[in-house]
Amino acid sequence: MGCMEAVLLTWVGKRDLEAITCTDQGPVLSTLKAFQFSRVVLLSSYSSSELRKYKSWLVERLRDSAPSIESHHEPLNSPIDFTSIYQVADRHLQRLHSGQSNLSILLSPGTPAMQAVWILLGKTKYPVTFYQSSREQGVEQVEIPFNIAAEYIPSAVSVNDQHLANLINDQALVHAAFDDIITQDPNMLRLKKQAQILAEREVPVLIQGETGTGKELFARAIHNVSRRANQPFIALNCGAIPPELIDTTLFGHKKGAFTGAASDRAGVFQQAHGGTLFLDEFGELTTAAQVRLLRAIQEGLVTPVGSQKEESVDVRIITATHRNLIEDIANGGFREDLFYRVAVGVLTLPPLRSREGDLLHLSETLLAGLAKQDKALEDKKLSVDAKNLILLHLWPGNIRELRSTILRASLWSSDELISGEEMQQAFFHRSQKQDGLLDRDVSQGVDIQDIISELVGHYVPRALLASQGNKSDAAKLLGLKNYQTLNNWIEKHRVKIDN
Ligand SMILES: Nc1ncnc2c1ncn2[C@@H]1O[C@H](COP(=O)(O)OP(=O)(O)OP(=O)(O)O)[C@@H](O)[C@H]1O
Repeated sequence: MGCMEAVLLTWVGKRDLEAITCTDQGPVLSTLKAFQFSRVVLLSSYSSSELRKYKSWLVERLRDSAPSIESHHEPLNSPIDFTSIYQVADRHLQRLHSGQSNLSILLSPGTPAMQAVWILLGKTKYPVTFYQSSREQGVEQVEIPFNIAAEYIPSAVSVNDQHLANLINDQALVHAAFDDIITQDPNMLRLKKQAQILAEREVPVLIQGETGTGKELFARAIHNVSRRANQPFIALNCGAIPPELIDTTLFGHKKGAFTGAASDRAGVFQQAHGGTLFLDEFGELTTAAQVRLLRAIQEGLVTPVGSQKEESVDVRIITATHRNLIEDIANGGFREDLFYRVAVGVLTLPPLRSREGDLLHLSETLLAGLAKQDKALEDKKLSVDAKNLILLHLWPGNIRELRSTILRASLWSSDELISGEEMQQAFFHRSQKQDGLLDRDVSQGVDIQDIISELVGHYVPRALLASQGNKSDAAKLLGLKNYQTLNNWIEKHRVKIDN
């Protein structure tokens, strides 16, 4: 049986070299202590002698458990030059990538440009496992909630992009356009960086996430960082257009094209010309609209209703959806070709309830923001009880719901400190019936008997339908002893049966 070789590939960073003379052991040594690899490949743009010194220090530190270590001095035009980093990284990955090895990359050492290139290559041409190491979190394997289609690699690492290289350096990690997106969650921080990389690359971006998770906020920030920042940003909610108005909304119309068309009107494609078109609730488009949209995106040509002439448009498309489009594709509700056209860069925004540390941080920032707008709210603070309630709530409406709840609570609170009771009153009390049986918010109180009755009311009529009304057969289908047991259930849970 062939044994897979575990290979770790990494740049050597400043913190690694400094580890020789200080107590912090640096990302490379920490990773080699935490995980077992049989072979380690070190890349470095520092001088050969520094690299040699580092390698012997590493071997000495690891002693008997040292894997085989090879090091390569790779001079770069600059540590933030995308093209030369890409070439070096690609060459090594190609060489090391084989059926015989399990390839891993340590992301932490090196510049953000180096990390970006690892992600581009490791998510496309060469499937690898990513690791990262930080003083706070230690060493861990990372899942990157981000995908980029391989066909975009050449343009994504195109030469001469000095602007991007300047932007992505240690000082200006994330552009100020992303400052409005308040977060401390490591996943979200990573998404902000990735969004910035995508922004610069001009690739189409699909943003997925529940309602109120900040999809539009991301779309605007991406536009504001892009080369199109001074051109229009046009947002369209695809779910809100009546089907008969799709064409004129997207592509415009000519005067007299139909009753009521009193003058020429530009569609969103023409309005966004030179800039960005943000298509929100993208998954709601009808199949017919999807076909026309695909053509416009593919060819950059649109024909206004009532016109014979095609017009050429230059727009960058950013789409957003709360749906799982891959599932929609599987059941025929969404066109696969259109999906792959727009889902080049994919950002999946996590719901608020799974963002680490964000609930209280955001609550306080939002409260401070309200105070700035309204003097009456100036010194409001959250009591411990109010904070605990915030932490318990599931926030199905995410940041939008949090913001309005905080606003209501602060308006209602009689003194500086917002009490638990005032917080409780500010929550939306939604009918929980719409939520899935397993998704209800226990902190709002649930009736477990009702839930059981709902379940029984769901399956019993179906079983009767399947058994053509024969109660003994239906009981069998439901795993019940006999028709009497079934009758008892029907009575107890007041199951409605159509006769
Ligand atoms: N991380 C954040 N920091 C501060 N404000 C945020 C953040 N995320 C979202 N918001 C605010 O929450 C509200 C909802 O955000 P946004 O409209 O971007 O969400 P969305 O995902 O596009 O929602 P929908 O799917 O319902 O259209 C906005 O007022 C936005 O400014």
